Amino acid sequence: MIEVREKPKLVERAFLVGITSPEQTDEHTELLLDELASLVETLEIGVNGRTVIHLSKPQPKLMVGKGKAEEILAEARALDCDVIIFDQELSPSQQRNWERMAEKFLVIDRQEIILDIFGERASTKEARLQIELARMEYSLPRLRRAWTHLGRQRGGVMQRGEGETQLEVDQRLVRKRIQRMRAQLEIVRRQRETQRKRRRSLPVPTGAIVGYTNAGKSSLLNALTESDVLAEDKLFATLDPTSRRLSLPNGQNLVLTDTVGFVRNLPHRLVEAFKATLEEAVVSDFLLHVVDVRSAELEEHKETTESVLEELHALDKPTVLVFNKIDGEVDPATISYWRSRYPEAHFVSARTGEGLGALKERMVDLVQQGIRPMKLLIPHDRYDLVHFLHEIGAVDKESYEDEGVLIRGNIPEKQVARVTDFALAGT
Ligand SMILES: Nc1nc2c(ncn2[C@@H]2O[C@H](COP(=O)(O)OP(=O)(O)OP(=O)(O)O)[C@@H](O)[C@H]2O)c(=O)[nH]1
Ligand SMILES: [Mg+2]
Repeated sequence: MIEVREKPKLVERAFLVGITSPEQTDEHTELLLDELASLVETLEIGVNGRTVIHLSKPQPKLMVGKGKAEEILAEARALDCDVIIFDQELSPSQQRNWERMAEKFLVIDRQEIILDIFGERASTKEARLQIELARMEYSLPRLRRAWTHLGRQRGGVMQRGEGETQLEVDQRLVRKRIQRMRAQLEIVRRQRETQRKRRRSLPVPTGAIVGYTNAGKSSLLNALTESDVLAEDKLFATLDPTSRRLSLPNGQNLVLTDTVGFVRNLPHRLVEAFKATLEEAVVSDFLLHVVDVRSAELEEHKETTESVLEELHALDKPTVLVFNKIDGEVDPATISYWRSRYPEAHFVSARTGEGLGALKERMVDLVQQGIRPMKLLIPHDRYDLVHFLHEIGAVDKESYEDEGVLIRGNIPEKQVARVTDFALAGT
């Protein structure tokens, strides 16, 4: 086991540092800092102060010049902070230099915040393993300490001990542990693969709701299916996929899955963890890509989401762009701007239900793509198939004959193979 030399230290008050390079505007950096602040607050760490530094070139030692670094430190001290968080990624040596200089302060970056949130939210075994592995790999070159759990209230991760604290770690032990976790992960992955194969034969068509964090994915799932998946004004409220059944207006059933939100500058090692939790999106028949119409950075959020989807090879699916949160004080000009830019998109409010009817109709079309009209005679000893056809909403008409059940209906292309033996000529 890894030796823990210091008690875990919790942090409560943060000082944020954003860096503006010559090709960026201050406004943009401020927006990034707003997002960092939301991420930090998600961990229930308060933000006491923030600053934007203009930098023509990152400095190797401390990212910023020595004089600037001292100013930052003085300001953070004056504001009674106990952690300094850079929006930019700090190299392990920059981080060490900072912590040497700042003594009592913890100095970290956005990556560490995101890893921490993920660690807290993951609930499946695989997601937990993935994230722990990502943390270990992150800590390894950072020698001085392994994981510091940041959140103040949720002791869960910390109490499990095993070095998830601020400490000096024996690198060799960490490496061993990483190896062990990789092996464990491989086992879990194989199990999931088996489960997925089983699920693939699931008769019901599936759709996945994807999008930037806080766009309203869980709210949309709730509104569409009248369920109560956790929706919160927090980033990454959802980390593991949740599925709900939805009946479409034409009577057909569908399984809709909510997924983890995306965020920009996602640490690359977390894209791996995403792959596990996003499997549902990858195997679904279509995607609903949700964006928050009120976001000042809608286009950027959309691109971030698309680039992660691309990495997951899930970009080529039928996708409906859904602008959410059109209720309330949103400027009509904004909406008409997006309408003309994305004429195919849907405009909805998960809160008021506006636009959801049309969205469901669109899903009917999506599901109907590749649906074939058929006439079948199912023998009486195959009521399982009759049941199945009802289940997927494929039955238009049925009658009981001596030889079996006569069914007229529309069968999704990918299910046709299951019933072709019973197809009657002339259909
Ligand atoms: N006004 C308004 N607010 C909404 C609407 N839909 C969602 N929200 C709010 O937006 C916030 C985020 O909603 P969620 O459904 O948790 O968003 P999410 O995309 O699932 O977020 P993550 O799981 O964190 O990625 C919550 O505070 C919701 O109440 C809407 O149609 N209108
Ligand atoms: Mg959610």
